[in-house]
Amino acid sequence: MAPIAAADAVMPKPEDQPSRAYVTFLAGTGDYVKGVVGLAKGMRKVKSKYPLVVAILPDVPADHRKILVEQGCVVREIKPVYPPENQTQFAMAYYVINYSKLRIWEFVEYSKMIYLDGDIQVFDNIDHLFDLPNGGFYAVMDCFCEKTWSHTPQYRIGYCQQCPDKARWPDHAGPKPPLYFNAGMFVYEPNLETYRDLLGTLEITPPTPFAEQDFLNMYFKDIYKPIPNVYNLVLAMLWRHPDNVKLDTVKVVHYCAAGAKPWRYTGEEENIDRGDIKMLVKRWWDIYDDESLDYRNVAAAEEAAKQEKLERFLAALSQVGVRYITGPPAA
Ligand SMILES: O=c1ccn([C@@H]2O[C@H](COP(=O)(O)OP(=O)(O)O[C@H]3O[C@H](CO)[C@H](O)[C@H](O)[C@H]3O)[C@@H](O)[C@H]2O)c(=O)[nH]1
Ligand SMILES: O[C@H]1[C@H](O)[C@@H](O)[C@H](O)[C@@H](O)[C@H]1O
Ligand SMILES: [Mn+2]
Repeated sequence: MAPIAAADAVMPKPEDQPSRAYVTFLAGTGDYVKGVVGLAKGMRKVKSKYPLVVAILPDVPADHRKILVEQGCVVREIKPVYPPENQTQFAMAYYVINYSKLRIWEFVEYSKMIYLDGDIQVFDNIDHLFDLPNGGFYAVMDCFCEKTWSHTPQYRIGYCQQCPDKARWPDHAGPKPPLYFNAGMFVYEPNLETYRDLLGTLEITPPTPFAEQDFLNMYFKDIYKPIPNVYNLVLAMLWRHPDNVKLDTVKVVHYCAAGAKPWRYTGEEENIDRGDIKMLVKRWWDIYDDESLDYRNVAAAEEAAKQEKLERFLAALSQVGVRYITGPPAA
């Protein structure tokens, strides 16, 4: 067989390449669009190789959609998902819309995706997480110490999985709960069978305070694999479990504590006026305000670099060509 054909045989064809993308979620007419813009720019800063898909609810206004497209995002409208009727008190009333996140299992044109909340920023490239073995659900373990958890036995007992030996799980409280992840960031595989089963299971599952986060924890408990907290630093970890945090190695920050959203930051809420939070909020703004990270500017710079490379190549080619023409003819 000719060598060229052998090479062809080992090269994966483009249609065999696993397709990968990041995905975030956007709902409403409010200011979360700023979070998504910040995230899109952060992904460019760390030179992520994969696109950012934004799953949007129908209520996202046209001007916000335009901003996202101009920032190079792939905008995909999804239908809302509602939980069954119930009297549940959500930890935050707006968490009810987050059930709609379940639609991202339908994005089967991608074989693997990394979900990131709109209030997340990436400070380092995390593309390598796509290489985690298939079949797992990967996410970072949550912390149970904030007041948002006050409805739980964990909170009442003072038990947190971040320091399980500090207040041990008492025998009388029944079996220790399984590891619980924060659903602001996870690595998963879109799949239509899973998607249909998720929606079917939701119909017979009463809503609970952390909405789809509780639901996903229940649904994926057998395949959940914790990953280090550098991939989703829940801000409360800074004051609840400082020993578990190495801030200088953190790759992904989740501005999820009350009052922590950088685009709404006033510094008034408890714990939020800390120096480390101020520094992280400033780092978010530095990215958001950096015009060189706007898609149009990055795309123009890439085009100019490509053009320059082509010109250098043509110049080199013409030099080789000159030598070839002036050399002895080939035998
Ligand atoms: O008006 C809104 C509210 C939320 N969102 C989207 O929904 C995500 C989740 O909301 P928050 O980030 O405000 O929520 P938290 O981080 O406090 O909540 C955590 O618990 C939630 C329980 O529903 C979800 O699981 C969420 O992903 C998880 O990080 C946002 O990032 C954003 O992407 C909007 O687009 N518009
Ligand atoms: O998803 C929630 C949310 O991010 C809260 O702000 C935090 O206190 C919780 O630990 C977490 O489970
Ligand atoms: Mn969040």
